[in-house]
Amino acid sequence: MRILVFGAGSLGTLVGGLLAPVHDVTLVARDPHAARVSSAGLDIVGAESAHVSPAATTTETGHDADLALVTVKSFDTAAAADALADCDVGAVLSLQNGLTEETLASRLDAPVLAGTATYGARLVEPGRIECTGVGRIVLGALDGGPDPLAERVGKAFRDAGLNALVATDMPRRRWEKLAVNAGINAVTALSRVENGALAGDDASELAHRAARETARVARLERVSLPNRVAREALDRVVEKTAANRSSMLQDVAAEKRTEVDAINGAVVDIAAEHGFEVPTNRTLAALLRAWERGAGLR
Ligand SMILES: NC(=O)c1ccc[n+]([C@@H]2O[C@H](COP(=O)([O-])OP(=O)(O)OC[C@H]3O[C@@H](n4cnc5c(N)ncnc54)[C@H](O)[C@@H]3O)[C@@H](O)[C@H]2O)c1
Ligand SMILES: CC(C)(CO)[C@@H](O)C(=O)[O-]
Repeated sequence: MRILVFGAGSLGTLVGGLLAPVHDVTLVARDPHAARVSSAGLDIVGAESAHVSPAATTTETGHDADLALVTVKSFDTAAAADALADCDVGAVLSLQNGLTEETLASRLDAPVLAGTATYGARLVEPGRIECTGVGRIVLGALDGGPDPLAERVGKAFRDAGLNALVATDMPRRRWEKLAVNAGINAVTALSRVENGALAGDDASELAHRAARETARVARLERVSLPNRVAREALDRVVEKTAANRSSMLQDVAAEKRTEVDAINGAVVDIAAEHGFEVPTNRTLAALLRAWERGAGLR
């Protein structure tokens, strides 16, 4: 399969690198990373290890591919979609956090698949990617149901040894993940604590409230996600990732823009379309955006 990875930073470089031995992979990245991969190949270290040689370029438009993986941060999704609109791609799959698929689908003719990724990746230096945890990629039709295209992509991933599952209930999975991220990411980023600190105190109640509000908005969107299921999903992730610093806490610590708009901000926006108020998500989003503005990031 010809696979274009649009936005090869941490996650995109890892997934593209793991696919490269079996597929024709092109990383769309920024220099010096793109130049280093082009000239000397890519070292994958950590929980996976390999030396691979995908193509790498800073050119964003004019590519032909069977599949485009979108792995830019959520706030770069619209720009990525505009560049992909000038490529000839058979399908698009987002592996991003937050609700980004709608942005892609509204700007692209190619079919857009939904995906989630729990692999951990860290760009150590140009041309060197660390796999910090072997997770799983789950993908499927954006609106749910069986999808032959998703099956082909899932098989292509598994052929390269990736842990990939094709699911027919992506709407529920996306909203459950959104509920987990709305609770854990925002609260840990604002209080500067590891995920495990959310077990059983005031902060955990705040995270639960954000997750329950998200589940309520999911139901307004006709996605079946009971409050209890969202809260239990959040508790499970807190327990399993107790020692982790969430991606949003890492962004705040590094003074980088966060993905709040596609997480808590998306919950607020979609709730408003239904005339519904989500005060906890609204407060969390306002605080994070205020921090970003203060840090000159938006
Ligand atoms: N890193 C992880 O372990 C991980 C795990 C699961 C999900 N995610 C999600 O995956 C997404 C990407 O995360 P990440 O950690 O890889 O972020 P990242 O910042 O490391 O990578 C994004 C890359 O996209 C590049 N980019 C943006 N616009 C571009 C353009 N027009 N042309 C070329 N390159 C462009 C940036 O330069 C950057 O290198 C996020 O939504 C994140 O939440 C990450
Ligand atoms: C699951 C998660 C909250 C674990 O830290 C992760 O999605 C993150 O950090 O964004």
